Amino acid sequence: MDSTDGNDTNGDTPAAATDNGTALCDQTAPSTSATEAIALSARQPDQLRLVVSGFQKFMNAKEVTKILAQGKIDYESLKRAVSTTVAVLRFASVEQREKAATDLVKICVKGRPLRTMVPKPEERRIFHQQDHEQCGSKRKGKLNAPREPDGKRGREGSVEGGGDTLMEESVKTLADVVTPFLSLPYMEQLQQKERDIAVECVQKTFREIKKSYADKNKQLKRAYQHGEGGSDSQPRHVRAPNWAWGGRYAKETFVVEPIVPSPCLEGYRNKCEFTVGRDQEGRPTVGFRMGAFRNGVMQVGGLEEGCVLLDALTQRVVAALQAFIRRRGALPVYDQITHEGVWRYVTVRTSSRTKQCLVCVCAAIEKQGADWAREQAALVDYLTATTPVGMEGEASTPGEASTPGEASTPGEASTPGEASTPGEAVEGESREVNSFSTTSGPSVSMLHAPSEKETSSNKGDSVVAPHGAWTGVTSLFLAPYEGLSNPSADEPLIHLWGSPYLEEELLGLRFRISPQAFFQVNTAGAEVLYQKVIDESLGRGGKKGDGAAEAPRLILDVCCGTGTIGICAAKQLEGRVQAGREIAEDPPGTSTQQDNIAALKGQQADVATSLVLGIEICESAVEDAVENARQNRVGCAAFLCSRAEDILLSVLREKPVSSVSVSPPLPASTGNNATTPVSGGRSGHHVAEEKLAGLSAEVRAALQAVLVDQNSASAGSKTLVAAIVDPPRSGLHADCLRALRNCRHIQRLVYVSCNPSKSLPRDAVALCGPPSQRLKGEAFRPVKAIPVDMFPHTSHCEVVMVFERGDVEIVSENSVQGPDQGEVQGEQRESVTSQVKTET
Ligand SMILES: C[S@@+](CC[C@H](N)C(=O)[O-])C[C@H]1O[C@@H](n2cnc3c(N)ncnc32)[C@H](O)[C@@H]1O
Repeated sequence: MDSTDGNDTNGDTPAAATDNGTALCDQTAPSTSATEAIALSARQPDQLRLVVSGFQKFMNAKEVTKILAQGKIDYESLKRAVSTTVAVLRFASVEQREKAATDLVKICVKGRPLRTMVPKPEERRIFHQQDHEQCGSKRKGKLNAPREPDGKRGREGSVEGGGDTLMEESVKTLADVVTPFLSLPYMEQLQQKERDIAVECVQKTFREIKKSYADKNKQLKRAYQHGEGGSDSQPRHVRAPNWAWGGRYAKETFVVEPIVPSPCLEGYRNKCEFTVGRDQEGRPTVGFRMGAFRNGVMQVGGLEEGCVLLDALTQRVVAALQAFIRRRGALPVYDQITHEGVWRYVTVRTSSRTKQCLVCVCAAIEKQGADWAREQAALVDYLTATTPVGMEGEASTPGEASTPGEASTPGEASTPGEASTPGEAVEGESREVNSFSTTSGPSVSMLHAPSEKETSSNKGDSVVAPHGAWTGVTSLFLAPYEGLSNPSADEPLIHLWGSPYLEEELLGLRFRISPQAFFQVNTAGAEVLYQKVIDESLGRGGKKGDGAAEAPRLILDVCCGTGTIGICAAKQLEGRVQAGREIAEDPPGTSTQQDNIAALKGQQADVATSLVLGIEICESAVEDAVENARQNRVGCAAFLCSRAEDILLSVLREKPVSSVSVSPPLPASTGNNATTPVSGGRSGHHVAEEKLAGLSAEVRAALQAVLVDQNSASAGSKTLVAAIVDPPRSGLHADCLRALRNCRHIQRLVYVSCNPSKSLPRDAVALCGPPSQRLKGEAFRPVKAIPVDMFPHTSHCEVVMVFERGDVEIVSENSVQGPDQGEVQGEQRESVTSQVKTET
């Protein structure tokens, strides 16, 4: 749904509504005009096509074309599904197709005859079972099951996808696709997740760390055998720390807390991406793809039977949009095979506390000209009218050509106010809408216009678009997109109507969220998650994580999104330290801020506070974060827009930022996320320096106070820096990990992972494994894991893992013993950082 995985993307921002990968490339331009082609495809979507399998996966369209030419196959156009054995041919007539079908099976590729299949209209699949199996569903761990929403687009995560066999896919329902755990009682879901986390995350993390020491020793031994041991009489050896051996040592130093349940089990998703396609009957539909496009599944399942994860507002908007694209004269939906048509995806974001709703429609509009202008105006009128608007017309099925230009605006079709729901205007639609229900609550009733009370409760005190649209929409965006593959998260958006962002409340604070900015998809769950993260990072998490009860001077929020975690942490810290003081009454940016800066410089002992420094790649999220800190009166917060890996080393080095010389501003083209090297010959390092130099003097002074001035006095005892990292599904970049490990002021690191079975164990190795040329800092050790269930009814689970600095010991090879075999002799231990010389 999101993404996250994101992404990940988003991450985080994995486009949920998208299809996971299989691209089709056009080899021959269709001879018909675009409009004719759309009409043709709508009339006879599958009658003129043939799916041909048996090519080799690496063959590109050119090579396939050559084989077809040698076999004298006549066809109109060819699409090649990348990395599969399949190509889809389109023919001018059924006769031409039939002749080709006879001839194609006579062609052999690598000794095997090609196979053909007419795609079934009701399934609209493009692959054979065998081809699908060749694609291979790599369903290894349950935590990696590809089907569920994960909150990170990547990375943010997709509700769709799937990698099961076609046989399995054919019996899937929407609930199977979206909520595979739904049939389990919630307690059992939690137990299952706990078991999965214990094995696939915790045990794996320890195993990988231990293995990294073994690998390092093999490397050292090899180097010694190649004469690189200098005067050493035997190979050097890095001993894995005791805790990494598992058993009682690990038990004593590491704790897995019981899984934290989601406070909300239904309707919890505040963001969802929907595919616009055709359902089993060929009707334009807004919903979820019923399997992976790469597996040939084209069918989109509508929400008529409800979706337990979605709130009523989201379902109402989806129903309204579906009615809109099904109206007579609507522009056609996008076809992923022909790459023709208009409507592609819809993202709906809602805020559970403020009841706002941001909609972003993705459409291929380039070829539509004036037709799109009319359609867009109609869409805005329809979604934002204050009274319910009915839709005239029946669904445009594939057999029914929908002529662009014929579209009458919703207002023309039925005067606003005359029809009370989209369904009432038309019998067919009425059936659709009236059967629209959800197990989570409101069904038909949610299609009413918002009541007086609802409308007024939506009126926030800050700048918000006019509430009161009958659909509940408060912001509307368009993402024009013509590309063949999935749009990336940072495609430009056009603001069509309403507020330019959404607002949500979290832990008593209010946050604005731009359409492209990440926000946790389960708001109530995010509060629980954040509180855990904050408690751990501020050293008040209790058992096995209480080594640093002192408040940090710098809260580093890496991958901070709209600044939520850092701002909440700073606010709570202020509350704790300045107890009784009415911070909210302070005029913004005045005394509190000055006090904070003074405190950070150590000039004012009784007002201790922390500098929040957030780093985030998404520009609009950073703008949100700055505004969120201001609105919530967090006195000392700064946010840098950059890839964390490009800037973290510069941020954490122990050298005054102010000493950096600033060169002229970047050319516009390099943007904020410039990588190394950038145009003009400046390195990524210089870009990072410039960004740092762009911080306010106060913030730079505060950074210096923490990282530079305090060096000699504080080392060791004080927790100067609390590092919180919340990366997309892909995890942290190696340079990020290096900067974190090598910064000695970071005594505690709180890692929030939405991919606990993959990227977390991998990143833990860099944080906790043996030192190297790049990773010179003392190794961390994992002290605690807290699974937090943010995604009920799916297999996904978030994990907070806490790391603290720990000792690594070196002994000579002969004296190595496992922790259960007795203690290693003290005199043979040495500090790794001082002793390991033989590095690669
Ligand atoms: C899982 S989200 C967490 C956001 C935030 N902590 C929150 O809870 O709302 C990951 C964030 O990392 C950002 N991101 C992805 N890659 C990044 C990178 N290389 N450097 C900095 N930020 C990145 C994404 O834009 C996204 O906002």
